[in-house]
Order: sequence, then C-alpha cells, then structure tokens
Amino acid sequence: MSYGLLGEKLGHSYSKIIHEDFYKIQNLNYLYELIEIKKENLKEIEKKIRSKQLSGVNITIPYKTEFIKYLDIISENAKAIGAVNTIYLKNGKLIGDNTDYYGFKMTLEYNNINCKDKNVYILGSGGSARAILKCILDLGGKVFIVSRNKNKAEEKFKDSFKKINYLDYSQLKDIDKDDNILINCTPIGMYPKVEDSPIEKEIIKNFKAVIDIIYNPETTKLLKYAKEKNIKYVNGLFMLVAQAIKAEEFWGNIEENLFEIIEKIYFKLKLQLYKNNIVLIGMPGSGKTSFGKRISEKLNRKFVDLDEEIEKVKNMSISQIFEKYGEKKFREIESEITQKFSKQKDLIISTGGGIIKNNKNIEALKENGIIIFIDRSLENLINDIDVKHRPLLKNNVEHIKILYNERYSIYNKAADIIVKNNTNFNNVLEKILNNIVI
Ligand SMILES: Nc1ncnc2c1ncn2[C@@H]1O[C@H](COP(=O)(O)OP(=O)(O)O)[C@@H](O)[C@H]1O
Ligand SMILES: O=C(O)C1=C[C@@H](OP(=O)(O)O)[C@@H](O)[C@H](O)C1
Ligand SMILES: [Mg+2]
Repeated sequence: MSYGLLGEKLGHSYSKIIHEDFYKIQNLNYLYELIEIKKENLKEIEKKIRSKQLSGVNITIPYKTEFIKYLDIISENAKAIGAVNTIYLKNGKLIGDNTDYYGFKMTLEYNNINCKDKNVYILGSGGSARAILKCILDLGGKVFIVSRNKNKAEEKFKDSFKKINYLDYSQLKDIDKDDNILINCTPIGMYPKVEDSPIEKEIIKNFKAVIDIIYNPETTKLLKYAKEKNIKYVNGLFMLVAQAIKAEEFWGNIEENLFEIIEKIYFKLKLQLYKNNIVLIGMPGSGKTSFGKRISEKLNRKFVDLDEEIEKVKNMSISQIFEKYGEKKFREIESEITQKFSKQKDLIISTGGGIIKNNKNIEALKENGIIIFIDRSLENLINDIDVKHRPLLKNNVEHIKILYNERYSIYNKAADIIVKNNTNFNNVLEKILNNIVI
C-alpha cells in the first residue's frame, strides 16, 4: 500500500515521520511519501487513487479546499469545515474527510479539558480554526471568534455556523473570568518568530486553559504566559499526531488502541523535536541505573545518575549520608540535585527509588523530560537486590515489600511510559528503546 501527503511546499512536514513510525509499530510494510505538486496536477492524483495506485492521501495547504471538486462524497464534518485533509476510495467512491476535527477532539480528551457550556475563545479564522470551532460546537461549548476584523470573520463563518459570537482582540480584556478556554489558531508565535504573541500578557489571567495549535517551538510565548500564571497549557503536537493517525483509521489500517498508539508516537516525536530528557523511575533494584547507562551509550546522550550526583556533592556514599544526616536531609539534597538537572536538556537521568516521595521532584523532571517507570516484580526485586548500598534495606530486605506497596501506584501515576522488567535485560532494553526512538 502506498500513501502520501499532497501540498505545495512540504519540506517542514512531520507527516512522513509520523506515518512511517505508525507502520513500524503496526508491522505494516507500507509507504508514505511527501508529494509536492502543482495545482494543475491534482487531477493526476485523483486518477491514481481511483485506479488504486495510491491507497489514500492527506492534503495540506493550499489544496484542502481545492481537492473537494474531485470527490464523490464529502463527510458532514468536512462539509461544515469547508476543507478536506484525508482522502480514500471506498466501494468505488472517492471520499474526503477532515481529521483535524478528531485530532483536536482527542487533544481535549487527552488533556482533560471539558468544553461543555464553557466560553471558548478562538484566535484566528483560517482552516484549522474552522475544524476546531465545529468540534467545540458539537461538544456543547460556546464559541467566540476573535479576529482583527470581526465583520470579515462573521462574513466568512455565518453561512456554515450559527450561534457563534465575534470579538475584536481589544474586547478580550473585558471578558468574564469564569472558566474560559483560549485556543490560538493563528500562526503568531511560530518559529522563527518565537517572541510574538497573539495577545498581551495581562489578558491570559482571564482563562482557565490555553491551547496553542503551534508545536514549534514547544512552548510559544502565549503558552509561556499561561505557564507563568499556573494556567493549564497545551501545545499542538498531540493534535498533529492524532489527526495523522485518525487518517490511518479511515484508511482501515487501525481498528483498536488508537489512543495508545497516538500517545506512543507523540512521546517519540516530542523527544525527537524538543530533545527532552529521558527519566527512569522505579523501585530500588529495578534497573534504573543499569538501563540508564545503556540507553545513554545507545543514544549517545549524557548520563546522569542522581544518587551518584548526590554522592559527588557530599563526597560521601549514600549510606554514609543516611548515617550522618538521616533520611530527611538526604531527601532535601535529592530535591536540590533534581531541580538542577531537570533544567538541563538532552540527558538520560536515572533517579533514586524515593524520588517520587516529593511531587515537586516529578513536576520538575516532567518539565523537560519523559518519565519511564521500570516496573520490576517484587519477587524479582527481592531475588537480585544488593542491599549493601541501599540504606533503607540494609537490615531487612523484606522492607522492600512495604516500600513497594507504598509506592507502586505513585510510580504508575508519575509515568508517561511504563515498561515491565521481568525478562532478559537486553530484551527490556530493546523495549525501552522502542518506546523512545523513531
Ligand atoms: N531484567 C533484568 N535481568 C537481570 N538483572 C537485572 C534486570 N533488571 C535489573 N537487573 C539487575 O538488578 C540490579 C539492580 O540494578 P540497578 O540498575 O542498580 O537498579 P536501580 O538503579 O533501579 O536501583 C542490577 O544488578 C541489575 O543488573
Ligand atoms: O528507594 C529509596 O528511597 C532510595 C533508593 C536509592 O536509589 P536506588 O533506587 O537506585 O536504589 C537511593 O536513592 C537511596 O538509598 C534511597
Ligand atoms: Mg540506582
């Protein structure tokens, strides 16, 4: 099977990476090509799909509307949105749909953002704004389109969408502060103009959650404002992956575990694009230090073991620190060291088993990193743990049972990815790498 993305300039597209990663995960030997094409040649693509030379295509700027005229069927959503981005042949009919709608819907779900009965302010009035607006209306949200010229925006939308409100940017400062959601669908703040923001800093406090559909940079100026004020913020990377994999569903290449697969590809892409840290957590003796070293060799990234760093600053072993200062002091040093390395990027970080005792540690590590829980069974832990260097287990290996019961759910909750470690070491290493390397 052979798929592709149609557009004019595709040099910066991540679609090929995402779809190829999907085929790898699903064990499919399919192709996905970036097809840069001139408008007058779109007809050729129609023929190729009808003759099954191509099994399906995605469409991007500037052809999302242009291609509609070649279709036999256009989905209800795509019709309302006025744009298609996914094309396929079914029972001899050429069908067009719009997966931006679903990509956005899944982004809301993934981030627990509920739009029902909320006031949702959308910046911009282009194609993606239309898909998002349709989605929010379907979810029962109240939509406000914010644009530089509200009359023009109204002109554009009024035939397809009823019951929406139109605002100028200047009116944003006067809105009620209850539970509002802000969504940026303009390109303002996108690389390389990363210092631009569509709204002034003071306005951000009127919102409970902010979504920017831009994914480069990871945190746009707008999202930085939200972050500073402790407001929930979400970038566009999950939507990018979700809309791509939803197309695979339309093409019949995935029937179940859609969310799981999207999440997996999302994490990998996040690591690849933003060079985030890989952080290993888990019980003492679960293999954090051993796997961390091997991952760092394989990926050629710097390795940091937080226990080792603590030993370096104090010039004492972990056991000596526990003996001399007690656990409370150890945890303080552990938190300081965690804060320090969390700020750096591109590291493989192995933590100590107790890192999850302080939620601030996890929050800091998550800022720049993806957290992998190495989940080793209690039986295996007891069998091979070396208690010599582990002061909490020194006198009683059985104490590990208590720690396990106290901590197991906290490791799970803190983790972005969970990898079971109950088989051969190299197999598990392979499993971890599969989760992080595209
Ligand atoms: N899958 C595995 N197979 C065999 N030995 C393992 C496996 N996972 C961990 N180990 C062993 O368990 C011990 C504890 O590993 P370590 O990396 O020090 O754990 P941690 O840093 O999580 O406390 C090491 O000797 C390691 O080789
Ligand atoms: O679980 C814990 O509370 C601890 C685990 C140790 O690291 P490992 O998990 O690498 O053994 C070390 O940080 C310290 O002894 C405390
Ligand atoms: Mg260790």
